Amino acid sequence: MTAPVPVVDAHLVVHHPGFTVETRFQVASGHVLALLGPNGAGKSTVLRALAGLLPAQGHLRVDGVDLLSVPAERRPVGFVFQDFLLFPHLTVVENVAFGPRCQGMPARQARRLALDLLTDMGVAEYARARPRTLSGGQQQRVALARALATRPRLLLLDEPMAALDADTRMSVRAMLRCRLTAFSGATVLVTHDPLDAMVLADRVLVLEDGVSVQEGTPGDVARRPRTDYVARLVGVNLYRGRAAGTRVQLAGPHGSAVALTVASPHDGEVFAAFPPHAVALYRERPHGSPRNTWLLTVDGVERFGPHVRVRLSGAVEVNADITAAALADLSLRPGDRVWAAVKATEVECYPV
Ligand SMILES: Nc1ncnc2c1ncn2[C@@H]1O[C@H](COP(=O)(O)OP(=O)(O)OP(=O)(O)O)[C@@H](O)[C@H]1O
Repeated sequence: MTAPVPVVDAHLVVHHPGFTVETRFQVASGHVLALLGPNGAGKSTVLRALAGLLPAQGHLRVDGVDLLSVPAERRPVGFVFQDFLLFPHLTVVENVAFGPRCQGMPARQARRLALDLLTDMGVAEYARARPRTLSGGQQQRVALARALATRPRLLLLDEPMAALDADTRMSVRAMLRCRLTAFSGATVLVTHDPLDAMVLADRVLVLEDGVSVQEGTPGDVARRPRTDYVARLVGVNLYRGRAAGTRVQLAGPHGSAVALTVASPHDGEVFAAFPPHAVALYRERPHGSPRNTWLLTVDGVERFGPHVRVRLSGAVEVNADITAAALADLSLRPGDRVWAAVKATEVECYPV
């Protein structure tokens, strides 16, 4: 199978006073790239450079044509902003028809196109309403219809779910997934929310401090984080160490060394990661299949969804997710000593 032809091939360098953002990526036809990263990492800077709202160096090829010197209004780019930015004085259908009209489409045809798109998004019944009379989820659909109306090849979504409440977010996320799959151009999505990235994106690019620190499929990024930020975001215990066969020597706190057994042999500098639900806790030292056991101290216990997250420290720092029933059986309190065990087969090990 040949790789899909990229719609977008970008190498962008943007200088702010005292801060530079540099990133390279490709996005294939029909694919979504999520830009994930902490506050101030440079995500919006990349999005604004793609839209032509900020000058950038490097290249931005869309369907093979470099757009970096093309002004924003002539780029085949659609933008959905965080707070939608619909024109308040225009009706919903006029909002959507606005872009095609600016491109020279006759009024009747632009209106027809706008109504078709609003029908696609399931909001045609609000065509004659003003945007402010619509709910956040409905405005989001109108904003997406407006962005698609100019037939962009590159669609930019800036935190498209940030202004929505949790319930609306879920239905809009499902709608977006469906619409983006049908879109033949490329989509770049900025988000803080790993769930958005996991559900909506084909690939994830993590930006920290203006540089790309990791790129991969959502599954790969979630299973094999490469920085503490990504590990925290996806809720995984992450360590770095030196492997020799199935033994990985971790650098523990205060210069101590801790060994971790993994299932498949490696050599050299590696990351080792395992999810909190892979950690079992015992009052007595456990025995059995190849596993890693550490006697650790309970630092804290907090509710985490349907589970309880136990924060442990000692030779290693570990988060463990256990059931409320298991917590009651163990009767754990901060300061208690407890055995933590992780099977070797539960540890993902991968080169640095
Ligand atoms: N116009 C500007 N002039 C100077 N510095 C800027 C400008 N815009 C952004 N920056 C700086 O560039 C860095 C990246 O900002 P950017 O808004 O791209 O980050 P972000 O990842 O989108 O953050 P957030 O998630 O908080 O929106 C920040 O340190 C910011 O202060």
